[in-house]
Amino acid sequence: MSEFPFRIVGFDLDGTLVDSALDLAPAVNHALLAAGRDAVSLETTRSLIGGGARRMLERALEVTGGPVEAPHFEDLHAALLEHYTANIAANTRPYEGCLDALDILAGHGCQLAVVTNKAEDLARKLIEELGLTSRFASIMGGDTLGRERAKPAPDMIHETIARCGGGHFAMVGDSTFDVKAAKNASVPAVAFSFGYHDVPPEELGADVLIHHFNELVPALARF
Ligand SMILES: O=C(O)COP(=O)(O)O
Ligand SMILES: [Mg+2]
Repeated sequence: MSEFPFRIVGFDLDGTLVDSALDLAPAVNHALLAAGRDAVSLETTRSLIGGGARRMLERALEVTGGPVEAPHFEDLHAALLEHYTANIAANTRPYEGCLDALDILAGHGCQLAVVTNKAEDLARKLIEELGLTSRFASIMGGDTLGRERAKPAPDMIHETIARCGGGHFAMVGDSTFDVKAAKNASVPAVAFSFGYHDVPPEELGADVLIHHFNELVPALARF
């Protein structure tokens, strides 16, 4: 068997490793209710995920009547995070085939990493509650290097590669944040069509678009 083309595989978290919309949506609606706004649908929430909780709330407010003043926003953000932290793994689960694919990649000698725009403490809490912590050599969140260096900036990818000791890296994600970060870091991007999209999946510009976790390892092996 020829050598696997990647030594490190970086995964986005929300909409890629795990389907977290069922826990994010009630947290968003909890904050919207506190703002006196209407709730948004699960589908709307899915389209707002990808840039971190702060951006998700900003966009939820935009689509329900417009922005609020800064101090009020901070209160709503805190309310969202409090609700989400308390319910972080209530309904969130890895996507079908995810754990098998991670096992196979580990069997190929790949180091696995999480590169998410979620705050690092929330990402670690969720990954721990799902029993996945030991699978990852590195977990970086959107605030780990500072928000201005979160995806789509290439910095988290560069830092993940460094933390994993260097080597060929592929980014696996679901949104423009992931694909742009990969392009900015000059690494290949694989996108999942089932995740949370701010644009139609075909327009993400990923090197490969796949539709199920069982397509991931073959897709990576073809690079
Ligand atoms: O929390 C978010 O909005 C983004 O998280 P992700 O980068 O894992 O998709
Ligand atoms: Mg995502």
